[in-house]
Amino acid sequence: MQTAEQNASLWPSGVTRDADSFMHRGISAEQLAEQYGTPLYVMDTVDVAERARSFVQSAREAFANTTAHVSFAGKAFLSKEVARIVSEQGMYVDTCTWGEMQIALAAGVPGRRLVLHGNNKTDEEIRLAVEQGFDKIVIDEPGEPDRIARIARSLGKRARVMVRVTVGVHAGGHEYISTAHEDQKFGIALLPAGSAGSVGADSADGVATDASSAADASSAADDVQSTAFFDRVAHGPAVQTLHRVLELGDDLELVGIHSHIGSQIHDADAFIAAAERVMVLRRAFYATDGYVVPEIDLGGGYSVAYVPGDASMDVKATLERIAAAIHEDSARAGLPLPVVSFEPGRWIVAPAGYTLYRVGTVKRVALGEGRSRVYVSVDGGMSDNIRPALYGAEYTAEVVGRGALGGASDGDSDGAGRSSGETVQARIVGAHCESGDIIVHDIELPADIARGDLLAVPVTGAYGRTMASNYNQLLRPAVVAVDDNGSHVMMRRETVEDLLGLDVSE
Ligand SMILES: Cc1ncc(COP(=O)(O)O)c(C=O)c1O
Ligand SMILES: N[C@@H](CCCC[NH3+])C(=O)O
Repeated sequence: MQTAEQNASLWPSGVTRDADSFMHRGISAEQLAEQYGTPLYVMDTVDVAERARSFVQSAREAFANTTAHVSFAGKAFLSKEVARIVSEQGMYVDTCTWGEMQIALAAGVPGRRLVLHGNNKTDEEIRLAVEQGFDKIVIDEPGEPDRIARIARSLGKRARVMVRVTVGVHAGGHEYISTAHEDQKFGIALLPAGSAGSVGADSADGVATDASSAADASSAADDVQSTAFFDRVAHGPAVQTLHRVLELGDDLELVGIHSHIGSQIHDADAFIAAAERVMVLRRAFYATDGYVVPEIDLGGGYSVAYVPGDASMDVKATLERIAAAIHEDSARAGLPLPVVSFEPGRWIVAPAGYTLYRVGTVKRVALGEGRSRVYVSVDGGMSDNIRPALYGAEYTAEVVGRGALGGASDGDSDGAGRSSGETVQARIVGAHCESGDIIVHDIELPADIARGDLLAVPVTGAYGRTMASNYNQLLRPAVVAVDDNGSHVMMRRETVEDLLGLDVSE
């Protein structure tokens, strides 16, 4: 069942647009570009706070009979300012590397509100998490309980841990962001090797998916309630790892079971299927070890709309459905409700951000049979947004400023007759030495698009800056925050001095 908001807005709540203007809380796109330069990530921090508050509130309402925690997945976007904003709305922060831990700590988020993930954690990362009293360290492989216990013992502390389980629900916008099937690097299998029980759930958001239909998820969910499934779970690797954590109880406190099935998931059934499987594991572990796992964490993955007509996950409705499944299972088993936690990243920040680019070369390429395509080159590209190249992700763009730099284009357009209403079939490409450096594959743009025009690409608040690179030695763009007090630099633009500063050869 789809639980989605249709035609979600692609722009932050503070943006108002009409044919002639693009205003962001009283500042025009052209003003932002002139003041801070391009390419530029713009983040509406009021919107970030509103989205964080709304997710936390939905979780608290859906789980009114128990406790709900929501962690912000810092991999989506992390700066000290955003860490503080989401913390103020009651969120914890989920980190998975030394760098993410350092930023969250530097923001002043206390360890008791931090989570550490990672399929290949270093001893230093584990040590820092234990020293700082992280709320959870999420175990990702069967050898990790012993490693974490050893480090905790050496520090004279007890580490709070969760065990991450691959529940066999295959969901997510792309193979690379789907994480709960067995044949990938994350987590510990729910079921013994060779055991049937994987289901597919679709996301279909314009990025390719190899998953099967949502109907599979619900039919398999029935099977999940069978004694045979329960027995297989009771003999699976996940139960064994939970058991090992209990054996190391002097050094480890078993806080919970974790499941993250993937990212950019449109189909709420996938979350329900995953929650049901986690609850079977909780029951199976109680049956074998008599321990009531206090918390379950269902990860992130809530979808957003990237292009017009896309749906975005209706978080409130989905959390209510998950809550119903968890209540039902707990009641059936006669176990107390667990604390329930979530780790959204994209849903909190993606629609709050957009990228401004200045148009450079405009070139018409003949495709044969009288057809042509206009290649519109901008001053950024795959180094500030790798998602189209990596996942085939779709974006859209709008012209939000005209010709600040002046000058004629390199193509047919000479800057005359602007905004005539005519459009051309265009492709927005970056400045990299790479033909796959495409930001928007197919888009209609004004026929008079020209050098110096300003383009805005919406929904780049997540996995843009955090996945940015220096390919071709492009300088990573600044992130500018816009709120009701105006705008300010949240993360400065990289400089040539930064590049040369890293190159320490004589
Ligand atoms: C463990 C974990 N939690 C949370 C997230 C956040 O996912 P999303 O940004 O799709 O909400 C991810 C990324 O997929 C993840 O790997
Ligand atoms: N980076 C991915 C998703 C996050 C994967 C994290 N486990 C994206 O841009 O969609």
